[in-house]
Amino acid sequence: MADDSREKLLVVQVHESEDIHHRYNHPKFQIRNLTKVSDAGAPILKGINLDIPKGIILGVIGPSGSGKSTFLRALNRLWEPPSRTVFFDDSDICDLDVLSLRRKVGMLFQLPALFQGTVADNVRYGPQLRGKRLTEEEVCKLLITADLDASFMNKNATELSVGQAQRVALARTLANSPEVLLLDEPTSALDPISTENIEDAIVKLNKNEGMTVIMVSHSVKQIQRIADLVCLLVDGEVVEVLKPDQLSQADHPMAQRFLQLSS
Ligand SMILES: Nc1ncnc2c1ncn2[C@@H]1O[C@H](COP(=O)(O)OP(=O)(O)OP(=O)(O)O)[C@@H](O)[C@H]1O
Repeated sequence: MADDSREKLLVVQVHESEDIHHRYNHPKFQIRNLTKVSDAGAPILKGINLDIPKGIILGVIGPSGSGKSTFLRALNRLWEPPSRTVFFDDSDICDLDVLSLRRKVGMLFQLPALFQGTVADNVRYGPQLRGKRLTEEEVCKLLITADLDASFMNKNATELSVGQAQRVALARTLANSPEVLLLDEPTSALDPISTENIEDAIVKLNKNEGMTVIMVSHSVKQIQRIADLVCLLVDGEVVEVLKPDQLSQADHPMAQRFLQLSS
């Protein structure tokens, strides 16, 4: 199949995926021919085309170095994509105010970076930048949503375990009331219980608040546990978009190899 036809097919596949179509019919993100070349001239992203329906959990998997983080970072302009390649609610993200885009499209990284002060100070940070001070009750509510006990509020943020800190980082991101959550391997540094806590929080946010979640993960099993759709990135290209229970049917040769090695 010609590359062009394959890319078009992937977009159509998302639209035609029946459940997804019924539940979530408008794309939150439309990505059109998104390309990145390194300073040395090496292709990093090779013309990605993808629609991400509103309200889904999209898992992004693929071998190391395939461009997953680069792709994710383009969605809130941590890497500035070329204009007319990434559309958020039908607007070219390059035309949006970057700070308000990042409030709507929040991001959580592999390792949480909390600053000195209490947990509450960290959670209040985003709204405070806009002159709004969250009440104790609002901070408590965010901690509970991030699967943390409200008693954490006055703890020193630098004295938490990595798993607890990651949940505080999640609460801090949620304080901006994002519409989309970008997660770049958010549990890869966590033990199984902390991983489960974060997964539970993500699933609840998606189910209860309709939050769109785009999560890069190295764990195929994790994606199968929580994602509605899986996008498989190989060598800078989206080679498959599938439901998690169809992953074994991926027919791209690299996809098969990756799945065998990671199962
Ligand atoms: N700013 C940059 N300049 C040059 N090369 C880069 C830059 N950013 C990323 N790359 C390269 O682009 C490729 C994709 O990197 P990226 O981090 O997006 O992949 P990944 O799939 O997230 O990898 P991993 O799973 O190991 O985190 C890699 O070969 C990386 O070395």
